[in-house]
Amino acid sequence: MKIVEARVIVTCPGRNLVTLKIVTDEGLYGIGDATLNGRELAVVAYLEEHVLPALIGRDAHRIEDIWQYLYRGAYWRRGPVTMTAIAAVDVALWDIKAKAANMPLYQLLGGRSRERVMVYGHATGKDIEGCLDEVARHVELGYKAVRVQCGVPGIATTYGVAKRSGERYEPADSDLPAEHVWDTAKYLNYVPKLFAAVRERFGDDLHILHDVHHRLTPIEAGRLGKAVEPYNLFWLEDCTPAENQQSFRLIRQQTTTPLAVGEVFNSIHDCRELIQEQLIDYIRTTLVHAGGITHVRRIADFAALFQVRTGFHGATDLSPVCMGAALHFDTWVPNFGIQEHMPHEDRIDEVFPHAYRFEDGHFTPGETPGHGVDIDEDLARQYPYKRASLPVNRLEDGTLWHW
Ligand SMILES: O=C(O)[C@@H](O)[C@@H](O)[C@H](O)[C@H](O)CO
Ligand SMILES: [Mg+2]
Repeated sequence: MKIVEARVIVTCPGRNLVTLKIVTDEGLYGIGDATLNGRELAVVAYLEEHVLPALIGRDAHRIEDIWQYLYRGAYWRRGPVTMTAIAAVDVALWDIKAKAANMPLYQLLGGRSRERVMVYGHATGKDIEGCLDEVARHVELGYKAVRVQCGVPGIATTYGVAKRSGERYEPADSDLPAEHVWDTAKYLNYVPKLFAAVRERFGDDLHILHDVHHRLTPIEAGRLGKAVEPYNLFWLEDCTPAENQQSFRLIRQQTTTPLAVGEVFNSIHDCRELIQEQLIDYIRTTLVHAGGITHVRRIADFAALFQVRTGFHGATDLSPVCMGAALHFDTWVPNFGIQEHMPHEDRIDEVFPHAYRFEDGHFTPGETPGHGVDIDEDLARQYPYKRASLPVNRLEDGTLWHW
């Protein structure tokens, strides 16, 4: 089955999303997500100039060989742009293979390991009270796990908290990066009270998650982990930047709060020590940014040896194509932990018709052959690309900080 055409579709139905479509001589096609938030056109150029011309005429069934060709062949290994481009090709080819086999993708991966996939939703509020109302709304919607984030008194804007209550937050919210101000001391004094309030109102059964968004030093992360132990978090995410994997040793010595890391990783080498030394509990690296199913499967299998479970990134900048493929992966992977879920806007769901369904705090991927997500290209064309950037964070004295 030969690849006869491969093209990139950029659309902005509320936010930029990049999709790769690969067409074969048998009429089957597959699609992959190629969205790298805030850097979308870099991946488009990489695909169009360097990858797609080399795919034409290749056997669409040779997924592994094509992966190795793109990874080793580039000479310049790893990196988010390269690995997002490879992921788009890889997921599109798995989609084709599963369609050719007339099977939902999870069957091809090894079959079902669970009946349904638990997801966590996002509750955010300007303060603790506002956040509690949002947790209540999520519990009513059926969520069994909720990520809780609130604004901090004295800090004007906090990334990850919606501008208006009841709305979702948009990661890339302005043309050029918006500037936020950060104060670690205020955050560390306030945020443990949020978890105490959630436990008090919602009891022990609800899974509570929290994203620190890389803002703490390792010892501050240890302090926070220790402080929140009584509230039994499902996980504390990205508590410090993870380029230096060894820094997690220090955090681990201080706390038993489970740790999740990895949404910015793109390779198994980014998390090898974290996993091998059991410095984390959940690995968040997902299909679109880490070389697709072929590579993330290696990460998950490696993680399984050390009792590290998956907890894939699933913000709105990961398109429904990534979500669909991830849900098949989650249905199969033996060491599944949880899946992030931020609902897309209706306009996005219309551009990407999909088979996956939410019910009672869980998703099922559907039984459609392939990954079950398609793209309406005519509709996609109605929403042209619009530059959008992620914010930056500064300390009160102006020092550029992690966000
Ligand atoms: O855990 C998460 O979902 C966040 O960290 C995301 O909002 C992340 O910042 C964005 O996806 C970045 O594009
Ligand atoms: Mg995060």
